Amino acid sequence: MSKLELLPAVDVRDGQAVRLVHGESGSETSYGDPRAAALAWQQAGAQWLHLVDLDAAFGTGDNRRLIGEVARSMDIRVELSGGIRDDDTLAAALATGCTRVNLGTAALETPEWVAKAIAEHGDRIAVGLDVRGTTLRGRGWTRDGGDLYETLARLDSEGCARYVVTDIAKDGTLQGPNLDLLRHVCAATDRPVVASGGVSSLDDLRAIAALVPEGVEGAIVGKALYAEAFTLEEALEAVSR
Ligand SMILES: O=C(O)c1ccccc1N[C@@H]1O[C@H](COP(=O)(O)O)[C@@H](O)[C@H]1O
Repeated sequence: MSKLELLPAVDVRDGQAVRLVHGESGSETSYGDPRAAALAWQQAGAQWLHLVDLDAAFGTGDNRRLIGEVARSMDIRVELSGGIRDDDTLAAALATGCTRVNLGTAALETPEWVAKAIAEHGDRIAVGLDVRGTTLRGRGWTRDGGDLYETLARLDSEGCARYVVTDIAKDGTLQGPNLDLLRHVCAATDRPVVASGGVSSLDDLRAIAALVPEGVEGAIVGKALYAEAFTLEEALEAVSR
């Protein structure tokens, strides 16, 4: 059985590494220089970095130069998210050398463009399914964007390689992941799923790791690491068997 991949998160707003609660603009806690945060996770043994341009996701500007600098400086795999919605932003994101990009809003608002991106770039494209209940949310999680399972079926049929599933109600809350949601999404698709939102403890990570046979491939960890609920070394050890 393969082990769970861990993706420590660096979300960037106004040049700073931040964590939000429920993804709400204005709920930021700042954790300083994103370059230092990313390097710290790499030095602690991360194999992946989940790097998000929150300003681009919210439409309040962007941190593209800084995000590109961080992505290029990493020796580990990078998953890039936030504001990747057209040919130019996709080309710029892929040019950073990141392993893959997550498309969120675009999958809800411009499905033809996303199908073309999937056809052209294969598994360098993942789709972020950010949900409240079973309703997808886009544009910084401020707008409804359709039904989770209908969208999943459409993306599956277009060849989408993987999904990053975030329960917005859990994100940034340290209340534990939505394991039922992950199980239901895994049952609805044969593509790998990366879990996001709510991780608060090593037991949460072990519970997500128990879903690897059902199709969960990885888990994004944000607030718990920044709040020092556990160290990344402890998390990697907890999911290593
Ligand atoms: O990660 C967050 O906390 C977050 C909060 C609010 C909006 C987006 C967030 N993150 C990720 O951004 C992309 C979506 O960006 P876009 O819709 O494609 O512009 C997605 O991966 C979200 O999980």
